[in-house]
Amino acid sequence: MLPGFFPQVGTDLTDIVVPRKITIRELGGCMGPIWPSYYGDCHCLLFMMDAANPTQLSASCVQLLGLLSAEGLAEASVLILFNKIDLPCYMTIEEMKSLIRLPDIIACAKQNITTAEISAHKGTGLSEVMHWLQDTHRPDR
Ligand SMILES: Nc1nc2c(ncn2[C@@H]2O[C@H](COP(=O)(O)OP(=O)(O)OP(=O)(O)O)[C@@H](O)[C@H]2O)c(=O)[nH]1
Repeated sequence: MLPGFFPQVGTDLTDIVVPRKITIRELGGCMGPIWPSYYGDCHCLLFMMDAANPTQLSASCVQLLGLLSAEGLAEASVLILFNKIDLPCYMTIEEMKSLIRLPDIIACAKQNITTAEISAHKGTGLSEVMHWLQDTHRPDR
């Protein structure tokens, strides 16, 4: 969703106005070990999964379960984004959701979890994400 399409190796901060100002911090998957340092400031969590690469599914699922069970994120609202839907894939998103038992994960999680299918490349689903942020982001809770 951020400008430029390079692998994420650092952390980027981006402000958006929807209409309230929201600061989005992007953390790459390889930075998993230091994600907990940022839980304190996190009101909403957007978790990006690669819908074009099912070989990453199990690793992403383990990371997602770690986030959902973290004490510091118990109050966060969560949006799981299946990204790269513009690319062909040998599995459907429904199959991927079923493979990681996403309905059970959502049912058991403390957090309120929503899912969306997007393409950061084409902008598909962007308005849905913006609406979710606008409706969900409550910095004053
Ligand atoms: N076709 C397509 N390519 C995308 C899309 N989003 C990202 N990419 C491309 O995927 C490549 C790697 O991006 P990501 O998969 O986000 O990789 P990354 O940022 O290293 O992943 P993390 O570090 O885990 O966040 C880049 O070349 C992007 O251009 C998309 O929606 N569609």
